[in-house]
Amino acid sequence: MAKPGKDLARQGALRLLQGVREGQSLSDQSGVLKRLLPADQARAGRLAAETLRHMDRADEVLQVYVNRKPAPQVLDVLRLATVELLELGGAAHGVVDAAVELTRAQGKKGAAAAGMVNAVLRKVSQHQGWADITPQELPDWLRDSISDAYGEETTLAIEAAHQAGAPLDLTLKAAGDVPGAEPLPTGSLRITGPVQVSALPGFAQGDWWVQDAAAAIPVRMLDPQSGEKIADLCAAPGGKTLQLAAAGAQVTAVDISAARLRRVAENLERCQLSAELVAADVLEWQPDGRLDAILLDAPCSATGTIRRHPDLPYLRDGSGISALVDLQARMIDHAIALLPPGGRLVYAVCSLLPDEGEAQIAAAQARYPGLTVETPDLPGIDPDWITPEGGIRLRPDYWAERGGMDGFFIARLRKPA
Ligand SMILES: C[S@@+](CC[C@H](N)C(=O)[O-])C[C@H]1O[C@@H](n2cnc3c(N)ncnc32)[C@H](O)[C@@H]1O
Repeated sequence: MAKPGKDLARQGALRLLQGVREGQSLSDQSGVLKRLLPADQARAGRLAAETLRHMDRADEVLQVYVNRKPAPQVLDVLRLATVELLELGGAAHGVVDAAVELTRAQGKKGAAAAGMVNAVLRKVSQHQGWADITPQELPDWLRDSISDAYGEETTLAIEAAHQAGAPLDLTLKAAGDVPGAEPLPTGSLRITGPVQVSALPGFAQGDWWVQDAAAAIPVRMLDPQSGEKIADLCAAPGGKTLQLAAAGAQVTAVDISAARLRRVAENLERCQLSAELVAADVLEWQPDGRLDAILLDAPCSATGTIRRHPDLPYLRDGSGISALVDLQARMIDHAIALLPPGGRLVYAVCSLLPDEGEAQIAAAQARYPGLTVETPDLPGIDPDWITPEGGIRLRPDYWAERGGMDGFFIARLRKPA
């Protein structure tokens, strides 16, 4: 295993940025960092994520000092170093020297560009006005839809929340606390600042799991009772499965990806909880017996998770959304068919797009007369978050002073008795 060191982390970050340029998500690239020590892996991931969060702002500064557009790998070095210097408070000497070395390491093109990188970054380190550059905009395909749905002012607030990144939220298996964590009004815990998750107290004992505060709300809305038979449809990696199992429900967790289900199994084992795991297409899955309730956390654009996944705007172009909307509607139909009369269904998507949320519920009610939406009465839910349909709309700009939350739409539906 490699020795710890800033440059191993920076090299890792550059490889991640290159991967994103080539169309791979940060989370799909964990193999790229596997030779690094955990602390360097974490730092590489943080550097790459911060660079993506501030990429347009870094480019705005760099275009003042760079005459000719550099090769993509050299531009990555310049962007990373600019974000380190101006956003992360890196010491000029160390950041510039490291960037020059990283440039030189890139073969002939790198060697030729090292002088330019040195000169440009020395100027960047003196740059004034970074704080005045507005947060980077969402790509047009997404910005237009978000602006239509929420207005320009909210869109700017969402962009600011994306730039701010996300703290670490935990869901507890049972009542308790984690030293250094702040309790949130909805029941989750929050830790601000960089942490190594596996080193936190209670990790090995499985006292909690990592789950954004917004992502913990769908199960709270389902209100699982001990002994109830509940299907968790689209379950992996299993944050909601763990919540259902911790409530004492008999859970069947269904996901199309056997690989992702292995993560559910690992999480269940660490937390000493159990659930039946089924690798299947939800649309073809049939339960063995009567279900009491269903949680459907449908595949979606994931546009509510950009705080945590700043690579998403660079990887998508909006072209798959109508297919997702169609799949979500078919999953809702199937879930309703599986429920007994009077059974409840919580539908959730980590999306900011009303077509995947509010509009799905309106359409389901039009298809199933008598299907009701039950408005939640849960601690910490601001009445402003409740939509005219009776669901909950969560946005990254909510709880801004606390560090935000992921964007979600959640609705609890009741099949007529
Ligand atoms: C939003 S994620 C679920 C997150 C999960 N509920 C949790 O809380 O950790 C969506 C999941 O849907 C799964 N999926 C996508 N299409 C599916 C299908 N047709 N049948 C079953 N699972 C599917 C994906 O593999 C992915 O794991």
